[in-house]
Amino acid sequence: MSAPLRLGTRKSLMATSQSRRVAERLAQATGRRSELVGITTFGDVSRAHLTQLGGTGVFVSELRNALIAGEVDFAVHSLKDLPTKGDDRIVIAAIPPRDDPRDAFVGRVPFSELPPGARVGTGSPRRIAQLRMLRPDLEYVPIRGNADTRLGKVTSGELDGIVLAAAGLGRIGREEAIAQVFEVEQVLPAPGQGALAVECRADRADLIELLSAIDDRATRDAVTAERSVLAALEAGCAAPVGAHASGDGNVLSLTAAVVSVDGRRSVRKSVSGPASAAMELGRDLAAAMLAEGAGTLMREQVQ
Ligand SMILES: NCc1[nH]cc(CCC(=O)O)c1CC(=O)O
Repeated sequence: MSAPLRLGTRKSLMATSQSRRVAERLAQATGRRSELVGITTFGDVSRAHLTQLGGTGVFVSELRNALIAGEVDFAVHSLKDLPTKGDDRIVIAAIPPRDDPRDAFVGRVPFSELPPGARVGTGSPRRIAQLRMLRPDLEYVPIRGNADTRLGKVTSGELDGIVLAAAGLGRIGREEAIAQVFEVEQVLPAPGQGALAVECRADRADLIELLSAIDDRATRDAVTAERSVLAALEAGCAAPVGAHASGDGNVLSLTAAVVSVDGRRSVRKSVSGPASAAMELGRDLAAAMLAEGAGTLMREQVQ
C-alpha cells in the first residue's frame, strides 16, 4: 500500500472540515488515502481588516509555498479566496461539485423582518452594497474573524445578524443558525463561492491524473466563467463584484454585477452561451459591464 498523500489545509474548522471531505471523496474515487497537514496563513493571523490587507490571496500563499517546497502533495482552498492570477508552478487539478453558492443571514428573525436601524455585520463590500440595495434602512457593521467569532456576535446581542456563505455554515455544522437564504437574484454571490479548488504542483503529472477523479466538469465551467468576469474587471476579492453561473453541461447562464457601496447604483448583466467557452463568456460579459460604467463604480469603492 502506498503512503498517504499529504493534504495541505488551513487550520480553521471550516478549512479542515472541507479538506477532510475532499480527502474522503478522493479515497472513495481512487482508494488513495490522505492525511491533513495544517498550515497557518497570513489571513489567519493578521489583525488588519480584510479589505485593507494588501492584495488578494492572503489565505493562499502559504499553502502554495508548502506545495512548491514539497512539504505537502496537494492543497485545498475555498475557490473564492484564490486570486485569479495563477502561479505557473501550480495547477488547479480538481474542482469538486459545488456546495450551496448562496449567501445566508444568521439572526433571530429573517433579514426581511429586521426592524429599521438593526445592526447587520459583514466585512464584504459586495455583501454590504447588495444588502443596502435591499434594505437601505439598516446599519451595516464591518466585522471579521472566523465564522464562530462572527456567530458569537449574534448570540451575544452585539449584532442583530450577520451574513455568511451558506456553504461555510454547512461545513462548520451551523446550518441550523440560518434565518434566511438570499436567492442569487437578490444577493449575487462572490465568484467561486461554495466551490473548492484542489491544487498541486504542475510537475506532478501522477497527482494531476489522480486528482482529476474528483473534478466536476459543470462546477469547473461555472466557476471558470465567474472568475473570468473578475479577472477581466481586474477586481480582487474585496471588490463589490458578484457573479454566478450555472448550466446543464452544454449551455451556461452567467449573471454578474458591480454595485456601488452606497447600494444606489449597479451595473448588472446576464448572458448565456456554450459551456465550452466559459472563459470567453465571462470576459465578454465583463467588457459589456465596463462599457456601462462598471469600472467607475469599482473605483469609487477603492477611494
Ligand atoms: N472569505 C472567507 C471565506 N472563504 C470561503 C468562505 C465560505 C465558503 C465558500 O464560499 O466556499 C468564507 C466565509 C464566508 O464568506 O462566509
